[in-house]
Amino acid sequence: MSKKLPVTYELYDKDGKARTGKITTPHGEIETPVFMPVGTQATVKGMTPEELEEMGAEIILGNTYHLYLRPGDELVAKFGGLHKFMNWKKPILTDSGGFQVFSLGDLRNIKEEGVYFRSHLDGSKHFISPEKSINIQNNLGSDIVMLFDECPPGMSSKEYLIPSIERTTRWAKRCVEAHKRPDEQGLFAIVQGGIYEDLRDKSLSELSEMDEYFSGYAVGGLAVGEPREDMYRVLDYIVEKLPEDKPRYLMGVGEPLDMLEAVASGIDMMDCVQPSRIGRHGTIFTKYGRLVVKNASYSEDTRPLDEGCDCYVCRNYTRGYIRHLFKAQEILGGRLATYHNLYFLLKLMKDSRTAIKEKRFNEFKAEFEKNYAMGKN
Ligand SMILES: CNc1nc2c(CCNCc3ccccc3)c3nc(N)[nH]c(=O)c3cc2[nH]1
Ligand SMILES: [Zn+2]
Repeated sequence: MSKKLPVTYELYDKDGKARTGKITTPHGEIETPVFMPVGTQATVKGMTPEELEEMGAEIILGNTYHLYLRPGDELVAKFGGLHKFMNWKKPILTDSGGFQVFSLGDLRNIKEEGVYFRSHLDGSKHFISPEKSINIQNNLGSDIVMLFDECPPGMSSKEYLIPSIERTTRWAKRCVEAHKRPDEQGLFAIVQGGIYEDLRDKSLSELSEMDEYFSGYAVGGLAVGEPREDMYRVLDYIVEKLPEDKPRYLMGVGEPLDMLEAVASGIDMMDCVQPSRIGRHGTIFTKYGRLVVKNASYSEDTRPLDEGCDCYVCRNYTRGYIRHLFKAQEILGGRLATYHNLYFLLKLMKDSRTAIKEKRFNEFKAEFEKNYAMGKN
């Protein structure tokens, strides 16, 4: 009899491969498909938990690598875990830190036992292993814990990928062994394999040996420099092979068009730093494509950022005012842009759920792509 997992999935409707459903976690339920705002250092930059709830965010991401380095996972545990520390009462997913070590830290080297690296903060030497990553995530108390994996660069060769996949599978076994709170924190596997279907099969079949321990499956190793069409091809191949009764998470994808492709292939969860990162620099998602609000052409523009948006920002402020805030380097500028960008992606997922329920997702996706490509702002 397999143990009851702390994170479960219920399928609602299907429209082709696209699907809607509900994820149940110890900190509440999540309607899918869902976009997950990223909160790297125990905050979704510039947003309060109340604003995140108001805009419709259901789950946010935390980061093992960053929180281990600062303020320290043991310290966060002393505050009762990440939920209490940052006053976020809904679900939290934490990434395992491997990806951030490769992309942020000054990578020393990857060994069987784990990864030696230098902190991007002060250059101090550190070591993170599967056991260490799980231990940190147990201290943070997230609802969803990611396996410690290696995410190879997008165009890695098969010669590099095959041993990497096999090590990541050995690391997965060590993560399962090290997990101290399997009935409170759900473990998600991460499928690797680059842009090769046969290697995706290899990774999935090795991880499936441990299926009873996994509450969900992530597709890793994408959105790391490979051509867009390769990402779509691999997604369309592997997603439908993941268990139908568990959540499917595509890591690191948050461009509107890519999100709709992912939903079309059967993905339930996505995350991306982009909306807040580009928002803080004045790039705005709109129905008709991206808009750079600092451009002089918007100085007397009395329209909202996005005429098709009903968010708090678009109901109360104009392009001209937000442009002024950026030009004056006022903090409120980045905050309003971030709020709108996050809302835009959350609403895109909400509208996708409705379209799938009404069996018109393909038409919805085509309509969005047509408008987004117009670039008229
Ligand atoms: C942008 N493209 C991309 N991102 C990827 C990530 C990180 C996902 N974002 C997590 C995060 C959490 C908190 C704060 C910031 C980020 C991956 N993570 C893991 N563990 N494995 C991957 O293969 C992998 C592949 C990715 N591709
Ligand atoms: Zn808006």
